[in-house]
Amino acid sequence: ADDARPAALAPVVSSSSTSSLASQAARKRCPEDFEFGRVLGEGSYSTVLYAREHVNNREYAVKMLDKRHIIKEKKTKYVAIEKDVLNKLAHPLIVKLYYTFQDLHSLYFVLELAKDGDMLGYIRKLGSFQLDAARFYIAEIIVAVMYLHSMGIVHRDLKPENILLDENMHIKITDFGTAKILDEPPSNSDTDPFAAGSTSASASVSSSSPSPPPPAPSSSSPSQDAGSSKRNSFVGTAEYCSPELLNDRAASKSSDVWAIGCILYHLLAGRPPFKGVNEYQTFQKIIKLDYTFPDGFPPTARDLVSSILVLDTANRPSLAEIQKHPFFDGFDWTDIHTQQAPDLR
Ligand SMILES: Nc1ncnc2c1ncn2[C@@H]1O[C@H](COP(=O)(O)OP(=O)(O)OP(=O)(O)O)[C@@H](O)[C@H]1O
Ligand SMILES: O=C(O)C[C@H](Cc1nc2cc(Cl)cc(Cl)c2[nH]1)c1ccc(Cl)cc1
Repeated sequence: ADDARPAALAPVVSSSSTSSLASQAARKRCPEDFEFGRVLGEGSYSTVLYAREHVNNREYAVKMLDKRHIIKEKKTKYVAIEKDVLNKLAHPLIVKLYYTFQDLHSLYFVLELAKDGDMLGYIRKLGSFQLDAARFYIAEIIVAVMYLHSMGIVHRDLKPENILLDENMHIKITDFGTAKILDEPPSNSDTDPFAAGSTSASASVSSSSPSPPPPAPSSSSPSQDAGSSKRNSFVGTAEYCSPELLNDRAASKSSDVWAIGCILYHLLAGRPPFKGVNEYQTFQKIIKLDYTFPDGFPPTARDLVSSILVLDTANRPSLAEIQKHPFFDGFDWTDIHTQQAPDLR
């Protein structure tokens, strides 16, 4: 063994145990296990690099975080949440986490690689999506988010930038650092078509004049539990943030439903429904439900978006109810991730 310990104390590891696949899979990785390539993107606290694992030539997206920066910005809780949440999830439409490890200066998330960029990139390139492409991608997002909710997770920051695309043009939802693990046991009430409206009625838009816009994600811990009026420090990206998150900040499944309504509007209109000249103006538009449909917006899509973008979460449809909306008439929901994705190019 090459470590400093005298041979007598060196760990006795039989050759069979180190070579078995099982121990290979479980073995803690380190940066030397990978050959790093180009920068795929940068986050506020991260750099994402293309990487290939030496032993099996597998490709990954490795998200690197600077330890000092994470500590200084008090983001350690978000890193822990991202790791905990991703480790619970296994779904073809959600980015997989393979390994986590660290070295002297950095933390590393070794993630499933999504080769075709993100949905915002395609909206910008195309201006807007054709109706059947919008329907397909909203359907994939609904299937992925129904899975998330069934695992007791609320994403809280669904937006086109967080919808990545793989080489077959299927989605991979990412960015779980601001997700919420709901306290109640994971329910499948949303998938049960006969369940009462599954969105929690807990959060309501307070009638009092709205408080100034909440700060961007800051240090303190994520929100306590769904429906609590306790103020938490997290708010998603302005444009897709639900009114309840802006008012009493109770994160619940219906906040993700709101974001899906905003994404559907964005795919068809080519811009988000609520967009002010600055973040505060955007928040004002959201809590006043101040949005209009452009001419030519498809009628069934308009009806669906209008039914989702309502201030009272209790009146928002569940994802299961959305699946039955006429907008999806004739849509085949089975194994959507194996179907041929629409060609956006
Ligand atoms: N699994 C992945 N496959 C391919 N590209 C990725 C993957 N994950 C992230 N990226 C790219 O890296 C960029 C940075 O992602 P990252 O999650 O680190 O930060 P972010 O969440 O986008 O930014 P912020 O931290 O400010 O919210 C993304 O915009 C995306 O383009
Ligand atoms: O190896 C593991 O899986 C556990 C560690 C735990 C951990 N070590 C840390 C050190 C620092 Cl400085 C900050 C955070 Cl958030 C830290 N989290 C870890 C390492 C990397 C990542 Cl991305 C997450 C957690």
